Amino acid sequence: MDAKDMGADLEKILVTEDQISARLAEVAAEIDADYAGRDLLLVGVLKGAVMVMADLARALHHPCSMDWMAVSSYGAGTTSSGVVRILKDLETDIKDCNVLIVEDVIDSGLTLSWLVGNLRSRGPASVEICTMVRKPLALDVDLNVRYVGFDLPNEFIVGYGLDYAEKYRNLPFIGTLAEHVYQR
Ligand SMILES: O=P(O)(O)OC[C@H]1O[C@H](OP(=O)(O)OP(=O)(O)O)[C@H](O)[C@@H]1O
Ligand SMILES: Nc1nc2[nH]cnc2c(=O)[nH]1
Repeated sequence: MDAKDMGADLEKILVTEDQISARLAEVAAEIDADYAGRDLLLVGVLKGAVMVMADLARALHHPCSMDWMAVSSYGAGTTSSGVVRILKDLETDIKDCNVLIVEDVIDSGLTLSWLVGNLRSRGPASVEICTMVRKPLALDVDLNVRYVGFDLPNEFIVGYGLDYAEKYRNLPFIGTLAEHVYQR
């Protein structure tokens, strides 16, 4: 799916496919260096992190394991409820593991604040966060995000894993939707 397939739904592209892959290569190089000589478990947060997890894992030279969690903090709309539920838990016992949470977006920061606390309570050696996008509100919460792809303005974004009403996840870029899409 690309911009022309979206017809009138797209308002603008904020991050292109080329920008995403160039930035992921930089982030992967940092992770390779930081975790040299240590085990690494990537924990992708479903569903939005599928794209970044797949591309990041392939850009890494460091051997790593992968596992997935699904949590729910958003309803059908575009704002975080702050109440987080585990929909799918890890299959891995993370005691003494170096865990790197991989996310598509940190917006209010509520989901990740909760998730970091939850994973820390399981006795890992370390827990760090890698997100493709961080929004300004996340800077107000007490969340140390070690790897950030892009700091973007406070707009609702879609593409590269990010959905609106389960659509647009398969766009290879990150963009915003035209106003009329929200009024359907
Ligand atoms: O910083 P916050 O305001 O808490 O928002 C971030 C969360 O929202 C998105 O997930 P979403 O609930 O949309 O689920 P999805 O990944 O399945 O689309 C994203 O993947 C984070 O988990
Ligand atoms: N699709 C999408 N999901 C989000 N979850 C938190 N912020 C966002 C956003 O901007 N877009």
